[in-house]
Amino acid sequence: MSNHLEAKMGDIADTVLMPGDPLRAKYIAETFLEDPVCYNRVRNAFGYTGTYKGKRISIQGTGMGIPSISIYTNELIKDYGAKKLFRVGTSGGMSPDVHVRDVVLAQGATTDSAIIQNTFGSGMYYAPISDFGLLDTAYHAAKDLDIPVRVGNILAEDRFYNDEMDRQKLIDYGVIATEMESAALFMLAAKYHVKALSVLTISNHLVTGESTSPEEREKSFNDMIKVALEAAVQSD
Ligand SMILES: O=P(O)(O)O[C@H]1O[C@H](CO)[C@@H](O)[C@H]1O
Ligand SMILES: O=c1cc[nH]c(=O)[nH]1
Repeated sequence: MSNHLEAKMGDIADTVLMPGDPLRAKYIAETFLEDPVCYNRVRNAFGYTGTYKGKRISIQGTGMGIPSISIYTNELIKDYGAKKLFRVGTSGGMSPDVHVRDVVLAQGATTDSAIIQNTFGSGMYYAPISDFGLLDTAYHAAKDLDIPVRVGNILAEDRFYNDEMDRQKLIDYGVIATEMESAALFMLAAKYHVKALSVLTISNHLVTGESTSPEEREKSFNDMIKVALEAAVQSD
């Protein structure tokens, strides 16, 4: 048991997929895993463990935003020994090169969150990045699955509604998409010497206004999960 998870030691696999939406954790477990067992219902942050292609994998809902994912990331690593963490989430397109339904692998996560300054002090602009081994494995797994992916710098922002941010400048400097968690996931993974990657689906586009139908979203969503699961199985 940890502060926010009722799982017993050993209930959670060392590889964890982490969707923001707890109901997506249920969907992934019931759709993709064999013999899924629910190990957490605290705060309805559902967590499941099952197997995929014979590998034991957990799926843990993290809630939205850096404070929430930070709680689950800390407890998964420190209290349950998680070693490989894959965020699987929706993301808003920013660059004209990405479109709705695209799957994005986050190479790094630029952020406006105070976690960087709180951790390193003012004047140090730490760059949270994903694990290269997981990124490389996911990229090639996607190729094998014939699922096109985009790789690049994403934004992990503190506010979903933010009309004060200069998004165009970020786009000009190569940021391709936005979400709200990956910077904390990558920074904590680095702190505890474990591996993390974010595999995202573009659900809407902030600049072009493109959006997806529910059916299209489900299809592209499933692509994202397949890429993450294959990377989980194939990576060291
Ligand atoms: O789909 P999830 O994983 O929740 O991710 C995205 O969706 C939420 C905002 O709607 C934020 O958590 C953002 O990062
Ligand atoms: O625009 C979006 C879409 C998904 N998630 C976000 O954080 N922003």
